[in-house]
Amino acid sequence: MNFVNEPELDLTQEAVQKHLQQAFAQLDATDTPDIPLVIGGKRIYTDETLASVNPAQKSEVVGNLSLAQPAQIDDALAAGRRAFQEWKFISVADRNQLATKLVNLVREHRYELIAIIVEESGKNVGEADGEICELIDFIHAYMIGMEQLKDGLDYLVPSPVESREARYLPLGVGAAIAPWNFPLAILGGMVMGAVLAGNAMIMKPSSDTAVVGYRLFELMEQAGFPTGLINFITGKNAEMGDYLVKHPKLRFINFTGSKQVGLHINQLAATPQPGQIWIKRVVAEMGGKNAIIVDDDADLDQAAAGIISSAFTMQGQKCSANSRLIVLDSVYDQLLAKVETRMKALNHDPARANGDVGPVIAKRAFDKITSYIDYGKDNPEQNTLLVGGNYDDTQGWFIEPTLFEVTATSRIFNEEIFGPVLGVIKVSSFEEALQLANDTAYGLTGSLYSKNQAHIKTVVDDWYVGNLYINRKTTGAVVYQHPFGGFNLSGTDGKTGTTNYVQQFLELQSVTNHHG
Ligand SMILES: NC(=O)c1ccc[n+]([C@@H]2O[C@H](COP(=O)([O-])OP(=O)(O)OC[C@H]3O[C@@H](n4cnc5c(N)ncnc54)[C@H](O)[C@@H]3O)[C@@H](O)[C@H]2O)c1
Ligand SMILES: N[C@@H](CCC=O)C(=O)O
Repeated sequence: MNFVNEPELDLTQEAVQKHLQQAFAQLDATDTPDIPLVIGGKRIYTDETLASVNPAQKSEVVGNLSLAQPAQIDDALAAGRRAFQEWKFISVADRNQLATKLVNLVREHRYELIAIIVEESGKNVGEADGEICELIDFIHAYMIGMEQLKDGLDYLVPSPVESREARYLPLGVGAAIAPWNFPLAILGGMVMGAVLAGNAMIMKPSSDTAVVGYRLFELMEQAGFPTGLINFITGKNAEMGDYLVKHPKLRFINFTGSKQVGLHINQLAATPQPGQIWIKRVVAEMGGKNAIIVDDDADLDQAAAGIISSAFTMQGQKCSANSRLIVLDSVYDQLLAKVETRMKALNHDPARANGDVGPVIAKRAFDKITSYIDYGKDNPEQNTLLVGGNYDDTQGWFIEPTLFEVTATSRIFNEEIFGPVLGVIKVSSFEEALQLANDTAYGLTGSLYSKNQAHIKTVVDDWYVGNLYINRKTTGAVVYQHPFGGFNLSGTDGKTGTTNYVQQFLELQSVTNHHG
């Protein structure tokens, strides 16, 4: 199979706009759905529910989610185990055939999925469409990955007296615990990477975006993945999440989310529970505190455009977002003038009109992000407000794109805020810039704007991040172009969209048959 990136929609086309309008109108006309748990193919609606709301219009409920209890986690793992006993023997070709059906269903339901993503996550139409492409690309990449891995190792030394084989086996039943910010692509990629490798999965979306997660689950069912192979679960983190993570029958966890939750899960998973006969494998892709360095010979217009896109697209709610800007003093004023002009030009159209500035995901995020803005305003010795700083949660959770000039000790410069707040710092040498960029426990993305070949070589050699970019924004990795994943406390570097990614959900068995 050859890999080709899924093309994005041309949003300027009248026909595309019409399809989008129809999809939004249809969504508006639909009753608020009750979202069940799906365990072994059985739909379970719980009495107690949790509302998923539209962050741009917080009074609007997008769906009511069911809340799993421990007994239902037990059942989901048992259903997964049963399905796994058969699925592990299904050929890669047959698994990939179902994946192809899923890809076609995602294409068929593209506009509907975009509308739900926009409504539930607050991202704009272009970003939502990007998720459709990324999900399809992930699925194709993992299909290819399994084609490459299915015959095992091909470099064992042959022997006249033994036949030797080293082959990949799936692990068992895993859980995909996904973040809200790529509710289709990341959730779907996390589930499909493991399922195509031959595992069964508990599919746990974020409660903020479980309606689109459920729609994707329905498409997986429709594609024909066997009953019980993928079980759909929503619930409260503390009650249900910890129980799931600690469960002795859970073989592995595929987590994407914050550092705090990822480390908590890693810690819980590390202790074997009574009846557990394996070391739980944890794949954890976590947060970032990503820097852009602007050198003294950089193309400043190119840099300003890249900074705005990296820091403020999706309200800065990408793990890859630029939140630390490090600028050489000789171009500092000039660059800042360009950044400020572009920030002020960002339009606040409602999300449906594909505007630049939308809401942040939830009250929890609004409170956290605005607490950093307040901290910045209240601590002038470390922070000077340059642009923005206003916020309003009357209708939805809206925060103005905000720029602070900061010192290296400012919390704005050091902690993941995960919102539209950028800290900028002036430095007097390139060496100081790189030293500051590396001075973090994270290691996800980084970007240098420069024409200086020696400086470019230095960052390639010495900037310790999973995704290093030169003269390009820090966000928007594309499958098969920019394998994505972080170093240090940004994660276990399970580069998404690669064969390496799939391999994390496999173990290698050596089989030797001595016939001499
Ligand atoms: N590195 C990456 O590829 C990547 C991609 C997207 C997002 N992120 C990071 O994710 C974060 C934003 O997403 P978020 O707010 O959804 O993250 P989060 O950590 O709050 O939640 C992630 C998932 O973990 C679940 N969870 C929370 N507590 C749990 C527990 N005790 N047990 C089991 N599950 C639990 C949540 O319900 C959710 O499904 C940011 O830090 C961002 O940088 C990283
Ligand atoms: N892979 C995405 C980020 C995913 C996390 O939020 C990017 O490259 O911007």
